[in-house]
Amino acid sequence: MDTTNTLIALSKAMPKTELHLHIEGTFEPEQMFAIAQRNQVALKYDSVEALIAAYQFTNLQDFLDLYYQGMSVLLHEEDFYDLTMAYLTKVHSENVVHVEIFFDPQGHLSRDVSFDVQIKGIYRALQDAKQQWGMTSKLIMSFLRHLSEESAFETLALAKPYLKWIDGVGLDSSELGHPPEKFLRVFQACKALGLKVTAHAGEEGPPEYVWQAIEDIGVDRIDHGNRALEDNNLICTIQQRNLTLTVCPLSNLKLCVVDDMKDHPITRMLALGLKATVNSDDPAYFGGYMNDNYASLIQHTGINLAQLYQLAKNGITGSWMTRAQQSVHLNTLDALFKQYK
Ligand SMILES: Nc1ncnc2[nH]cnc12
Ligand SMILES: [Zn+2]
Repeated sequence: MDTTNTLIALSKAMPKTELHLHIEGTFEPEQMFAIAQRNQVALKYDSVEALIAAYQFTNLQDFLDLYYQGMSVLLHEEDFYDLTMAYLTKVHSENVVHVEIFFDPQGHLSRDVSFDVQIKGIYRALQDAKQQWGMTSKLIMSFLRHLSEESAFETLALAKPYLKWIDGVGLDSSELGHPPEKFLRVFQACKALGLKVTAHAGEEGPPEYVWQAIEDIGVDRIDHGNRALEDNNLICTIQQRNLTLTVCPLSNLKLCVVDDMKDHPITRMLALGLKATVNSDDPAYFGGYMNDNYASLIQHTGINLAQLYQLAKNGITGSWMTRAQQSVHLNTLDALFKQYK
């Protein structure tokens, strides 16, 4: 086997975590049509093929427009369960051992789908995955940044009865024009409740937004962070605080954040000692789950064995698992890589 194939085989076999995943972005067209039919909801496209043909994005907003349309067929607890279970089943088959999942409550509340319906379906699937496969998880409630801070506060109020099921909060949707500082007070309130905090920053937005996420919001990690590389002081700050970056290679390619996978900045992030991880973001829309993201990096950026190990290790240590849980997976990872040294 040549090196590329060996590394791809290893990336498939190694225990992986997924730290940046929008559950609504795992909605495969076939399942979307099936649930649409079950719920008697009309979709804008008349076939799976026509829908897939529309997955041509030039930027984040192009994608978000389709993403919100797609999720509009989710109405009942069973729909959220089925969506989540399909994703967990898929990544379990890829040796993903731990997931930290975003959901976008406001994307459903706007259609009168209650917070209870959403979270009960998602949480039950997470529990079933734990019971069936020992897969562990964290649930992250994400605020839509194109909406107001007041709307985020209303969402937080709805989440209060379920705080024992929610591990952290995030910030997603249209980045440009919606800086993290817009949500300063709501994130403070979330922290006071003991929630972890993360935010999408530097996907399309400037380094200034990453600064705000770190300095003003005090995030525990950064989702994407690509554009942080434009600012040397910011790079130093991320290094010094050992902040994890949840990088999403295929997403970056599909949304034109990078022009070519061979130029993906993840190798530079690693060279700078930044704690980069590999994640799939919205795999049903971007052409691949965890293994595809690793395979694409291996094929196009030429990452080597040591870099592959570092990425997998970062995924474990950058997660919100306990140290004890992390060390179980680190031991498995080490044992696997030892065979290749
Ligand atoms: N990549 C992404 N960036 C911002 N918001 C999102 N919501 C779902 N995927 C997203
Ligand atoms: Zn994302």
